[in-house]
Amino acid sequence: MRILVINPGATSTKVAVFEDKQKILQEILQHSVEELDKYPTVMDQKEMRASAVEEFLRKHNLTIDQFDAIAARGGILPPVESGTYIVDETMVDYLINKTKVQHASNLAAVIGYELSKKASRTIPVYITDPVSVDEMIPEARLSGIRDIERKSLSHISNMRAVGIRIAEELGKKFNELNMVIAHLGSGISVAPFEKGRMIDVNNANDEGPFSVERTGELPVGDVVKLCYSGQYTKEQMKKMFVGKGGLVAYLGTNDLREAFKMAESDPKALEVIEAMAYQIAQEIGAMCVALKGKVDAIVLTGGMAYSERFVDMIKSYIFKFAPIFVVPGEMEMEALAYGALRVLTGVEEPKIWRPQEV
Ligand SMILES: Nc1ncnc2c1ncn2[C@@H]1O[C@H](COP(=O)(O)OP(=O)(O)O)[C@@H](O)[C@H]1O
Ligand SMILES: CCCC(=O)OP(=O)(O)O
Repeated sequence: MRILVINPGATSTKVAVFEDKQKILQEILQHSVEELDKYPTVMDQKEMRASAVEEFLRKHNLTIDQFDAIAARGGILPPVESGTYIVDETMVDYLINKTKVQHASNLAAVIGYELSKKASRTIPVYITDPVSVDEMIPEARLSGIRDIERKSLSHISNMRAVGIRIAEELGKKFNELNMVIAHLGSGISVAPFEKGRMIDVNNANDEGPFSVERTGELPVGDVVKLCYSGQYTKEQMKKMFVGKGGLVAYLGTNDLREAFKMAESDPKALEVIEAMAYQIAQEIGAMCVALKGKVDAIVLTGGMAYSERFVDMIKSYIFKFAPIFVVPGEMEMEALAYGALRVLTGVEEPKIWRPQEV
């Protein structure tokens, strides 16, 4: 079985080709800030990113007819249960016209679906574990005011894939263990998995620790003051939280490696990195509490987990809580391909997504 995987992120589109479980090709198609700035909304980037994917296929002498399926990163649908979903007109219409949150992941299913329509035969398109998977327990949902309910928006597909891998290493099934998994990428998700179910998670756009480009949680009173100061538009405020927050705000870079270089001559830069590690460790501690302290493993994954020095900073706070495993980078492309493969091989029934009001 040959599967095309499409995974749009904030500044790049990752594309891969799988032959069954084997990844035979992967490229990160970078989109410059200048290029992205031309588009008022994320969905406006659709044609540009789709062309980049088609160019990737041409470059490797591939045509869409040569694929058995397209696997796309799932976008911001209303809260859904985990699993693999068929991409159809209803889902595509929701992602283009109705989704409440703009995010690059919304492009994946849309680009995949439009690409599949160019084939001379039916090529199914699937998403697996979209970012809006919601398995939170009731007590995790309350924010403290009626008008705001906490949202489950996370790096679920990588976290689950990594959790399954660590469980295998431990000779167990994922749903036999309790784990706290922290995805440490441009955005940060920290989630407690109770016997495979993600019972809570910080919204990677709005909550939790600050990251290389996001503020995470902020003192709410001061945020209100800034909003009403007349100094910033709504768009500028949003950019301040996601894109220009965290390391970018303090050090002007979203690259942890660059930040460590700065720290060689600037103690303030080291302080910022240490503060990020401290906040991540605090979030991990909070999620150990969600599991009532019964934690079989803590797993650190994502791009920042490549840095041993940064991982050691986090470990210094949490080493007493549970055994710690590190899986640098991400297994998201695998998670998406394997989800499609499970459906193609009949191991799993695909789900059909419908908005609740229909
Ligand atoms: N080898 C490395 N050492 C230290 N930091 C790294 C390394 N590789 C990536 N990173 C950092 O990881 C962060 C991005 O993580 P990543 O998981 O690639 O994010 P995303 O895919 O969400 O953009 C960046 O700050 C980057 O500097
Ligand atoms: C919206 C939650 C998932 C997320 O933050 O993904 P990115 O880091 O790819 O923006």
